[in-house]
Amino acid sequence: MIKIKNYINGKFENPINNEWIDNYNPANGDVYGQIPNSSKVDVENAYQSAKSAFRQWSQTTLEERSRILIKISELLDANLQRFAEAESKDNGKPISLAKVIDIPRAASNFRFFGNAITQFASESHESVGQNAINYTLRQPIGVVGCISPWNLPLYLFTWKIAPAIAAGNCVVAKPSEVTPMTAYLLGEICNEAGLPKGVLNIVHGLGTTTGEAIIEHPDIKAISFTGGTSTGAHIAKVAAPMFKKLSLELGGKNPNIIFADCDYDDMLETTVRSSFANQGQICLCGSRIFIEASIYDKFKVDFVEKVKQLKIGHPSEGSTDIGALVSKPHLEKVLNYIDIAKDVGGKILCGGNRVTVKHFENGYYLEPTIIEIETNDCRVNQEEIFGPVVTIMPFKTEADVLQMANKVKYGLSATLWTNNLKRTMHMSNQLQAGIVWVNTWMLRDLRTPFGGIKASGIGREGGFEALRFFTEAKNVCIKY
Ligand SMILES: NC(=O)C1=CN([C@@H]2O[C@H](COP(=O)(O)OP(=O)(O)OC[C@H]3O[C@@H](n4cnc5c(N)ncnc54)[C@H](O)[C@@H]3O)[C@@H](O)[C@H]2O)C=CC1
Ligand SMILES: O=C(O)/C=C/C=C(\O)C(=O)O
Repeated sequence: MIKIKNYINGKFENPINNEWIDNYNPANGDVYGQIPNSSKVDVENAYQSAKSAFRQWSQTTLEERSRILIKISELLDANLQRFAEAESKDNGKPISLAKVIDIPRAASNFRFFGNAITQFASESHESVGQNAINYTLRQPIGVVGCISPWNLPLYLFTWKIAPAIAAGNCVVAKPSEVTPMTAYLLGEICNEAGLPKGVLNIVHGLGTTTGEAIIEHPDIKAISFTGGTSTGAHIAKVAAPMFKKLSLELGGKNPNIIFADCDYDDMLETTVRSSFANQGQICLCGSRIFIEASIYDKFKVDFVEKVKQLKIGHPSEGSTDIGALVSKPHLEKVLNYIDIAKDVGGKILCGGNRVTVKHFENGYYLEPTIIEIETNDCRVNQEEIFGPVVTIMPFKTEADVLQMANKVKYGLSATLWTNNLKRTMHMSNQLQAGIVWVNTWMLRDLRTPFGGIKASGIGREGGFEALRFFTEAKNVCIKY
């Protein structure tokens, strides 16, 4: 049984209270390891370690920081197979996905911010007629907290850590207790890459114990969080009286809007992915699909046929398209939404049932599920399900679909399928979302601002936005 340890001051440590949490393998339901349920004392130790490292790290040249970040990315690339296997086992996602998306993207996060920090510049303003010049410093904040979820474990963990340390901060980070393994392995890589001890500290544990100790810590001055909207609201409440900087990347209930004039085959193939990639457990998945009435019947038949071809199986098999959901409670939550859909007259067009995979009968497998539904206002179309479940509905006019797309508390992303330029421009302007994809989905350029509006969060990650978040602007005005 693997016993994961905290990574504090460059060393691997047991939790002071010796409390442990079971770690499950979603593919077979077995407990295969244990992780610390770290207490306030462990978080304090991690904080002290980060604080001690800050003076030197914040003064380390940008070239040196960049060199170390890029070394970490190279080591992740070199350990692709090992990390992909660990991610797949911990999360239930197909190994093929972990190998092509999760681990390469984690490596890219370090490479990207290792390069970006050498290009990050601040502004200067000449106060014409007043004989003064202003320049703006971008100084690291100090010790910052990074808290990440279970759906894209190393991908999202490093999406926060890389810009934080590139900008000269030291970090206390907590991965999800549901998927701690690759964060644990990252500690080894950081040591090997020569990251000075204390710059990154990783504490494991429950949100309500370890996470809470991070957000309540008075000297952890900024929190970057990705996870559920209600957790984000709680973090905002705790952090507000301490005036912490906050970046909250929360849930979504994203519309996928399909017009008859789209490139149909491309749309169909991408819609299968935007619905069910990672078992639908990506905050960007298009879970509400609106189809122009004239192609609705054709789409319905073609979409169901394609989705029925997806292979549900053990995550370690190369041919698996749909692996296991991340945990038993999550599987139960998603199944409950399928029942809620049936109760309001939703018609299950395919899927809807738990699947038994031979030899792995206790794994958390669920069929990809398409539900035809008549109203946008029901719970299944308003609440984040975060699993392999999508709804489909026809629409008649641009105005109708815009109204339905926006009538939801979330505002993370939207996907639009059309070849009409005017419509593209108009709808992109009107859609209430932080990210709009047109004729594509999840095409990521790490320089772009990433995040949502409304209940999908505050702040933006990515590119210089992330470096701005992890620094304080200080204006210096000199009169000459
Ligand atoms: N935005 C997104 O992409 C994500 C959305 N979700 C949504 O949230 C729902 C619940 O999933 P959970 O795993 O329970 O998400 P969560 O929001 O509870 O967990 C995310 C992270 O926050 C930590 N956390 C939880 N409570 C905390 C607290 N009081 N203080 C500090 N940190 C805390 C967790 O330990 C984990 O590391 C999902 O069903 C899904 O709908 C979940 C994961 C990612
Ligand atoms: O940065 C990305 O490419 C994707 C981010 C996805 C999430 O934040 C999520 O699914 O929670």
